[in-house]
Amino acid sequence: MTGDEILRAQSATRRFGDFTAVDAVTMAVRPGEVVGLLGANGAGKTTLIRLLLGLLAPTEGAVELLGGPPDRAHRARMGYVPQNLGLYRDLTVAENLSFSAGAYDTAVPEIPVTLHDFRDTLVGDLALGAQRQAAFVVALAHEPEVLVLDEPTSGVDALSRAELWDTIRGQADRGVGVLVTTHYMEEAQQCDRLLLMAGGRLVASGSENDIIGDTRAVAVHTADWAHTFAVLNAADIPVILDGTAIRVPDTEPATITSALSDAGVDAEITPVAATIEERMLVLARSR
Ligand SMILES: Nc1ncnc2c1ncn2[C@@H]1O[C@H](COP(=O)(O)OP(=O)(O)OP(=O)(O)O)[C@@H](O)[C@H]1O
Repeated sequence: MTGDEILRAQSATRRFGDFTAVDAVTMAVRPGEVVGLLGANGAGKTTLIRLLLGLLAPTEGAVELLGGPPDRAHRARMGYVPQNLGLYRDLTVAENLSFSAGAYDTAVPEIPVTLHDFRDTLVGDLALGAQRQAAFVVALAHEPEVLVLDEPTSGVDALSRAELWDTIRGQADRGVGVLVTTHYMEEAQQCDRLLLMAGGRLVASGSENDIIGDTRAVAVHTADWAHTFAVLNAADIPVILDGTAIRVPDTEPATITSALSDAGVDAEITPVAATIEERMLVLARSR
């Protein structure tokens, strides 16, 4: 490990009773990089974040925030947007910003132009995109050195998503280290580096290509996509429906052809490179 890591987990494990939510995870984030944390629902992403931020104690292993224990003093130097945004829904946007500035003893941040019309609106009455934007303003107001974002763009429209990602990249460009969870693969592609969790473990890391490794997939072309999907699913083949396009990762083409011909389905199949989502499905099924 080098000395410039601002978030670090060393064999960090967190158990809840007999259940291991985070299992011996070693990872780090450095200044100026955007690290994407991927994994299916329940993979352990939020629990890992809570360990890194000192909101939960590891059962085993160690975590560090800005080179020290993730205590209150170190937490004051980071910005966190949790899944539930951490805003007071019964306060207005302006009141939330003032409250947070008071807590951090910093100047009240300017309200961005896109939120001007809502400065006196209760946060609970705002559309989700505006709520997320307000949560970003709060998280960035004290100029944090680390930014941790748990599904920051979930449920917002494409334009707001692009704007939030502009903000994330802008922060990294000024040297902030960012850890961001996402279920959107086009967002994963905007990260400098990816970490993939499954069943509490860190199962792959690196670039998109590193994560996909040598996993292959097959595209199944057929007019009768609904029936074809049902046939492959019933045969316990890992099938993915994307619109009306059918894809099958990590399965021999002969296995697919045989299942389809047994069911009398007329389809053409083409081997293709797998996507990250397909790799995630393969990993989740193998656990
Ligand atoms: N306080 C807790 N007590 C018991 N089990 C918990 C607790 N917190 C989390 N878990 C369990 O740990 C597992 C990992 O949860 P976690 O929220 O970290 O997953 P996640 O990858 O963030 O999922 P999502 O993408 O749905 O947010 C889940 O099975 C969850 O039910």
